[in-house]
Amino acid sequence: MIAQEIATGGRGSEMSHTWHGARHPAPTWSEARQFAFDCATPLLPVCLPLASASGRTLTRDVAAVQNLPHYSSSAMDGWAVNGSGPWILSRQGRTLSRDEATTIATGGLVPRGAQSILRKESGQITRGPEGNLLLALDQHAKHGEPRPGQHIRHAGEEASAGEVLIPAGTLLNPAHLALAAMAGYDELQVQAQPVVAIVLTGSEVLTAGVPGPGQVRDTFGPQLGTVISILGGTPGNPLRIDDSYDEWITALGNSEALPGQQPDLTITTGGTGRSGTDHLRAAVAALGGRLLLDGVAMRPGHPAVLAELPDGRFVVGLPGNPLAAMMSFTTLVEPLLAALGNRPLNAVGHVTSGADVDPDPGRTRLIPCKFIHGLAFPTSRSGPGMMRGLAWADGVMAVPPEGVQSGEPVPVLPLPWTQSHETIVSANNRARSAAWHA
Ligand SMILES: Nc1nc2c(c(=O)[nH]1)N[C@H]1C(S)=C(S)[C@@H](COP(=O)(O)OP(=O)(O)OC[C@H]3O[C@@H](n4cnc5c(N)ncnc54)[C@H](O)[C@@H]3O)O[C@H]1N2
Ligand code: MOO
Repeated sequence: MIAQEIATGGRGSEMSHTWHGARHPAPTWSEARQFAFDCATPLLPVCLPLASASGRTLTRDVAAVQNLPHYSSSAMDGWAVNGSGPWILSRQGRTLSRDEATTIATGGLVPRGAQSILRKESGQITRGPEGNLLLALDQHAKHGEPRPGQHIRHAGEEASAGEVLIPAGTLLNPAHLALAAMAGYDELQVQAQPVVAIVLTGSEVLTAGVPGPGQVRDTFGPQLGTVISILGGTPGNPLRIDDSYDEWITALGNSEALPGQQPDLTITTGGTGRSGTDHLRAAVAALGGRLLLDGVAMRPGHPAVLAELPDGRFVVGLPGNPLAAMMSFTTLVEPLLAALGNRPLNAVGHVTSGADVDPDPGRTRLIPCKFIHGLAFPTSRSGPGMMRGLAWADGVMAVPPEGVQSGEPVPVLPLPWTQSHETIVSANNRARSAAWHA
């Protein structure tokens, strides 16, 4: 399955442009999202065996190659009969003449000449005067049984040859796969999923136990892979490195995210700053790559980086601070995964703010928020290095530089793992109608 994805997948070879907006060098938050989305072209479709295709988007119609069902069959255990009985039992496989019957099981091929199926419980076998076997209606037979065509599943009654059973663009569920199997398909052409390598940096980062002073527990390993999967990507196993330049070069240059699978995107965490231990930009340059975007006018997450390596692979450098990293992920990784996976950019909704948020000239504030009675409230404990606010949030408020007053609409993005899309839309409608009635 994996080999097939590699064999037929890939992405276009166009080079991405670097950020040269009016506000060079730092784009606004919404410019950065759009830029990350526009950088990437969709990956080419891949063929997958049916068992691996659930949850994927079909890219080529599945049409019936023959009638469905392709032969007329019995819907009951009993006898295929010609005429209204009694019948002489004949051998299976022969054409039935008038007043002949032959035994048949559910799903069995209806013989030529058969007009209907008599259920087992509606017939009775007797021996005729010449010792031959006769079938007659039983006393339990229903009135009028067997009616012409009764209990026959006719060829083509589910679909005719050539009919589209599953159109391209369908998000495949398990029943779609069963339908494709029924129609004789072994594999389906689906949109490829971006493969994402994860490089976690920091000598002070622990993966188990309670951290001591100067140490931190890794907050990215437990969440990034899952979030990438929710957003339609295939996460690689996280690679953990210290803050050494050589390890950065080796890790970023690694062209395998999973055995035999090249990444379309590598996400790094930490090392976006300007200290002697921050090597992201230098490593990208040493590998012949280019920075497409270096910093975003937002908070937290302003040092986030988007780059491209010579093999066409994207690199997103997330800042080390836990919340800053996830807000940068929302800003740059989510749009990139959408573009590579041939999905639209997640729309920003508007929800009425339940609180005043002060201005912060020149940058958008990304604040995890909760929805209460259709209003968005910033969560507390949402500092750049914190996780409590995000853990209980329904979405993220993108507060513009001029701030927002309670009662005003504020842009809000759903979180990948919350089902808040509808809340945002309906709250959005409420906000709009409130505005109209103001
Ligand atoms: N002089 C300046 N210092 C800093 C600036 C600045 O503009 N000037 N910006 C600050 C901001 S804002 C951010 S964000 C960070 C960016 O830091 P880095 O991307 O270089 O990341 P590190 O320095 O490696 O780590 C920062 C912080 O995050 C913790 N960390 C790292 N990895 C993990 C992990 N896997 N799990 C949990 N926590 C992690 C690390 O221990 C640090 O505390 O720079 C500011 N400084
Ligand atoms: O902006 Mo940093 O990105 O606050 O933590």
